[in-house]
Amino acid sequence: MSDPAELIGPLVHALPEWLPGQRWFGGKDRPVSEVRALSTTVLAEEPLLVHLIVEVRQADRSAPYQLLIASRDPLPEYLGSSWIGTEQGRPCYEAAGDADVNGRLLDLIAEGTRVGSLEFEHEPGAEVSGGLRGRPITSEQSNTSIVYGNQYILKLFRKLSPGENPDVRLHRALQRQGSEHIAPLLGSITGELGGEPATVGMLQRFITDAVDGWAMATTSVRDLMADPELPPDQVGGDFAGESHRLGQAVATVHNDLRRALGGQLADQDELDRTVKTMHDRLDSVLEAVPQLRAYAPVLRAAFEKVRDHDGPVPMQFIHGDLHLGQVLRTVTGWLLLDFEGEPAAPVSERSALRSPLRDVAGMLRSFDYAAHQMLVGQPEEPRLTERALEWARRNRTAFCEGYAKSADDAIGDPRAHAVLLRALELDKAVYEVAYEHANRPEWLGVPLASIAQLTDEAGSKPTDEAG
Ligand SMILES: Nc1ncnc2c1ncn2[C@@H]1O[C@H](COP(=O)(O)OP(=O)(O)O)[C@@H](O)[C@H]1O
Ligand SMILES: O=P(O)(O)O[C@H]1O[C@H](CO)[C@@H](O[C@H]2O[C@H](CO)[C@@H](O)[C@H](O)[C@H]2O)[C@H](O)[C@H]1O
Repeated sequence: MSDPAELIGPLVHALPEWLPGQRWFGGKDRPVSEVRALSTTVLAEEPLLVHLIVEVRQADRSAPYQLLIASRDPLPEYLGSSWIGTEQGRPCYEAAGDADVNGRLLDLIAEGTRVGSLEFEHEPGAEVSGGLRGRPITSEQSNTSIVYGNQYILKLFRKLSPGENPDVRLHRALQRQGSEHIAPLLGSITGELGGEPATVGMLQRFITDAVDGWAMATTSVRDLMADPELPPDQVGGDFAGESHRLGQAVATVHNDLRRALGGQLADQDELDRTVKTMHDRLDSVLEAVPQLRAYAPVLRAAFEKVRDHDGPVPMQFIHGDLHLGQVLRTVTGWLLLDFEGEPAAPVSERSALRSPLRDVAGMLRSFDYAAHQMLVGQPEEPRLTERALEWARRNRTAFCEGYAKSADDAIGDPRAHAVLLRALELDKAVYEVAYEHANRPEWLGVPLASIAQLTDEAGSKPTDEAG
């Protein structure tokens, strides 16, 4: 067997070059200056499997990341893209995608055991059996999820933060409330960061035969656009009934989170802080995306109005990054996934009490996205554009009606908070401009088109802030 210490030391030096090529690596905007190992835990000896937490330094910031390293000779061809370096004549690679070794993580959770500083646990009463090989899900994500025998899904959080991850925390709370709108939480893996426990993995029941909301919604928009003469409620793929049920599911999750973890009303300081955060985000996005400048004054005016919000604003734990790609339609109803919040937001923000209207705004933005992205790359055709926008309006309304039907009195109908909801939607669209600029530049026009439309609805003419 190779000596793990001799192997990991030199391998860590190869990471500054390797990390930026990984989809889940959140720091692709600047070079990695240094990587150092924070903890090394041997999980298996032959083939060698090592759990590694590293600190990644980049210019003015540093963040801990989690890796699973294995060493095998020869390295099977399908794992070639995971190769990091060859040490002591043996290829070393990121092993989350290796079905021959990743079953070890599930086995350890099933056993409920500690290895070094890693605690593998199953939730009280949860039945977890090991002995399964894992396949990573192929979609492009901020973390790495491994599916075991269509029974379990294990998410390995890549960028780590001290403490309990909000995804685990909120799933636990919802499970205690008997929520029907989450995939059951079955276990977790906890490591250590700076002497504090830190969640590194979360195990859930894998839901088979489910379709994500984005796939369903975009199919429905396509159907409506393909049949321009029929009224929307007569088009085969009409989604409004689903949007209504989805609104009900989101409101029920908010009710449950408030019951489980409490909430409070925002005071004036809190509203002022919210407005400041919106301006700060806009400032930083304006630097990167000059096309946004023309809308800055109208955006700022919409943010400022939040200070004068009339009536109480309830605050509580929320999902934080809700969109159609984060919801699954199962045979029985809608499930919400991934309660981690926006991947780029600091943990302090992701773990704070916030208005549930943020989630509503996120979902409303997503209906808009589904409609607008269908127009990307299409020839300008007013009839098609109107049809896509009609789809968005219809489904946004259905979602709000569903939400209002199931929300308890603390929030009620989201449309009753029009000023705050609009500001939150615009703030989310500004976030999306930054997200698309950094990740999918060909989609930048989608949130920009929404900002143009939302600011136009206010009857204000865009003018360049800079002149
Ligand atoms: N319990 C589950 N059952 C079935 N599929 C799931 C489940 N949890 C997640 N997924 C799938 O995995 C994808 C990634 O999960 P997510 O929690 O959003 O990860 P990330 O934090 O990396 O964005 C989801 O979009 C969904 O398609
Ligand atoms: O799913 P993540 O938590 O990684 O969220 C990030 O990526 C999303 C894209 O995958 C991005 O969502 C944006 O695009 C979606 C369509 O692909 C759309 O449904 C959302 O409304 C839109 O915001 C999300 O913003 C980002 O945080």
